[in-house]
Amino acid sequence: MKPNPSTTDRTCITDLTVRYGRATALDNVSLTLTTGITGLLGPNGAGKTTLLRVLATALVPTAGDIQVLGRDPRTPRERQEVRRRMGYLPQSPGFHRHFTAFEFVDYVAILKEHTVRSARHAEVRRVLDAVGLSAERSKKLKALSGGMRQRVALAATLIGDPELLILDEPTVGLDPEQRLRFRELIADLGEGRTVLLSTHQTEDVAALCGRVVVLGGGRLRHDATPQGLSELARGRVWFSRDRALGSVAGWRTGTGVHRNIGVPPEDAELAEPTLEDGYLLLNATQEGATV
Ligand SMILES: Nc1ncnc2c1ncn2[C@@H]1O[C@H](COP(=O)(O)OP(=O)(O)OP(=O)(O)O)[C@@H](O)[C@H]1O
Repeated sequence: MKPNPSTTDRTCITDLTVRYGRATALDNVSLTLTTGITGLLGPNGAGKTTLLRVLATALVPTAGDIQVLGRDPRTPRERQEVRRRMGYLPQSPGFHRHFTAFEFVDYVAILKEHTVRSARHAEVRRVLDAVGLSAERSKKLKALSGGMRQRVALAATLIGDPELLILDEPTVGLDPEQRLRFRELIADLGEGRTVLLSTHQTEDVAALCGRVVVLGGGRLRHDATPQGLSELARGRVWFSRDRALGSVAGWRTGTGVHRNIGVPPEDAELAEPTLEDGYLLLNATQEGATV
């Protein structure tokens, strides 16, 4: 277990704006990351990857302040230090299919400037073991399943035992069993470390995160505990035989009844809200619906 980062090692952004030409991907976002796992939710195009790339020092913001692990990534020396102390798992890690798992992770370790061969190889073995892939280390990436490849990518992210982990949709495309396995891994990694986990899976957030941040249209829409997000929908979720008037989001369940989110009628059969309900309600509100 790692010690809590001191306030001088904190990771925060203040009034951060990122524009791609005329498009504003992040609009005046301020956020301080805390120890533990923070889930980052938001619809497609909300700005999640952009935020992660800024924190991972892969993208320079248009405006605003940024500190990562207490350093300013805009200066080359501090940026280099940040990169050594942080692990970033991008959405598409860009595998070299003919590499073995060991060769791929070793290659990343070389890029991270682990120059002493024997120590580097020991570190590669350590991280492959941490993700449960010791037995597969000599297999070529093209021969591994998608879930295993994702674990190889996570292993590469863990080189150097980073204090800050930035994970962009790590469970996408995994089957339920692999997702559970990945969740366990991430839960372990979140012990005493700062993890920012971008995802579309509200179940992953409910299962893993102590905090959830929601982006929408490049703005910060919500920052609370998962329970806090669920509570947004308290008294706003109900069942009905058909899709109800006043419903801004909802679906027909397997039993044939409709689960509605929005403004319930007075005699509605209210349901216990979930994190997904709170999130859907928040998104519907953002889109201009009245709830
Ligand atoms: N390189 C780029 N050039 C131009 N526009 C971009 C670029 N990258 C992102 N954008 C735009 O910025 C906005 C935010 O994109 P971003 O990828 O950060 O969102 P996201 O929340 O990660 O979406 P998703 O869930 O689909 O991955 C979108 O409108 C997107 O089209």
